[in-house]
Amino acid sequence: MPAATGGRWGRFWEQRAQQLQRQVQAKEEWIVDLETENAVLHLRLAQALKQDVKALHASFLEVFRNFWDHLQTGLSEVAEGVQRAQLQHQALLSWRSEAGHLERCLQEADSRYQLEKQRRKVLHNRLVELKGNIRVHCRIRPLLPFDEESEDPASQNSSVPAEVVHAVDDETVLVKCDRAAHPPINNTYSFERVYGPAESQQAVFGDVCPLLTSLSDGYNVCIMAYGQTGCGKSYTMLGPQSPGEPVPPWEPHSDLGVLPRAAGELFRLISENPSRSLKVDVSIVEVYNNNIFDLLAKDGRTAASGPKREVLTAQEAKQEVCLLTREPVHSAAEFMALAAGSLQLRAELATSVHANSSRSHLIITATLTTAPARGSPGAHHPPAAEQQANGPRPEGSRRRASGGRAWPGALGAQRPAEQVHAKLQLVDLAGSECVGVSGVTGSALRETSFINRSLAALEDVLGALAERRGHVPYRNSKLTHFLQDVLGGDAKLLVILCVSPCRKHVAETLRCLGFGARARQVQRGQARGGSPAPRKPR
Ligand SMILES: Nc1ncnc2c1ncn2[C@@H]1O[C@H](COP(=O)(O)OP(=O)(O)OP(=O)(O)O)[C@@H](O)[C@H]1O
Repeated sequence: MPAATGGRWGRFWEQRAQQLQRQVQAKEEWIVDLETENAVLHLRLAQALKQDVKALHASFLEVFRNFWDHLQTGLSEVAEGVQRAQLQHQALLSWRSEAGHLERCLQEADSRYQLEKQRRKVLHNRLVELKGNIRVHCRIRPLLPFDEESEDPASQNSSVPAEVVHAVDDETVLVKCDRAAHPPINNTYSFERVYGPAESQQAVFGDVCPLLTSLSDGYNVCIMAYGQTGCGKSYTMLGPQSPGEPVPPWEPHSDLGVLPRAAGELFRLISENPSRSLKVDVSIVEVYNNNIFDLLAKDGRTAASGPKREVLTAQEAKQEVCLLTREPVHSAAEFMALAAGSLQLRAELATSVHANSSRSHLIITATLTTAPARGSPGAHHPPAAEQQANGPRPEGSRRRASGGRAWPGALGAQRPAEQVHAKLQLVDLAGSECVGVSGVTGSALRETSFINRSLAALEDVLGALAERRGHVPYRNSKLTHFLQDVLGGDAKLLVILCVSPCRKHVAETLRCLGFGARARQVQRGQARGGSPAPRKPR
């Protein structure tokens, strides 16, 4: 409103309006400033945000790139791995098929090898038979607790192997041993068959059994266990025997020795051929201190020994122990009962090598005869008085518990002469013994001396036979004299060498293997048997 018209109030309101206008103007200017400032701030904020996003984006890109690179590397590694695995799988498949092929080739080669070996064995056996060679098998017994107990402290060094005798294969034995102050031993020996420590009684008998078949064809057969004391001869021939056990355990079990198995086989063979009506008589003797004792004639109720027997010269310079008790048996069980009774009477002694050392050579003979001709003359058996005149056996050994059976009708009985078809002899020799090791004294030392001398005589006989000397010293010992028919005659003879694997016994083992090697050189001409011509009564 114009001031002229308003007076004082007009001027007031005019001034007031101007004042307010100025204020409004100032506020508007502030607003403009603030808007400008805000715009600047917006701009700055936008710039700052833009920079952050850029940095974020850049770092994200960086991380992503790294991840991508790793992913690519990983993927290519996986691809390579898969490729390698595929190649390996293919190689594996081809190796597998190659291995299968080689396995089949090996099986074929092995069966060809076994076949050739079998053929070779048959041919070798034929050759052995033609030449009359002695068959020699070797059995290495396992290391047993008493070997360690008796091991001398000097050699108880754990770095020195305790076993020094090894079966390289089923025909070769290796003795390998280093001894202080002695040249090292590295000897191999070949035999018809070698059994390692893990081989069973069944395996041993598996090779004996074919020989027994020859009995049906009229061949005489002898199986003899040879070796040092405690090396497993009685185990092999008779089976395991517990000390103090009154009767050896003949009941069927996997550890049965050659004797019970052979008895079973003998009667099986006889039953297979009933038309021949073969009968079996058994005699059992021990050669103790160079005397022959008839174990079937012994009075079981006393500790006295059985009657002594002599080896007599019969016609054709054949040697035969006459006057032996021959007990007829009709089954393997009867045979074993007879053997069990006699075995209780065999001399034995505890030595520091072996708790049940046999002190005598045991010879069990089963004679197969055909039915006696009617009206044939009786065979001579010793009268009881003659047996008693021989007197008791020398002192020295502890006898196994008495209780052996007296066999009714065994002595002095008149038996009709029969025709001998074949003879089976099972010989469990006493063990050679190194006196220093076995620690025996007194009468036991005398026994040892007799045992060692008789085994030396056996070695001399085989040496003479191998060299075909004119004179064979059978008579140097009752053992060789008794076995003359078997050693130099027409029997099929199998010697089973029994050896300990221990380094402590290596000297005896070498002696035993040397004996076997010499025995193999003996050629006695073809064994007789299977002949339609009847044999002369023995
Ligand atoms: N192959 C084997 N497996 C297990 N034990 C065995 C074996 N050979 C022998 N033995 C054990 O070794 C010990 C001695 O064996 P064994 O009685 O047969 O000897 P030995 O040669 O007959 O001795 P000795 O000539 O002194 O009578 C026995 O306890 C026997 O059971």
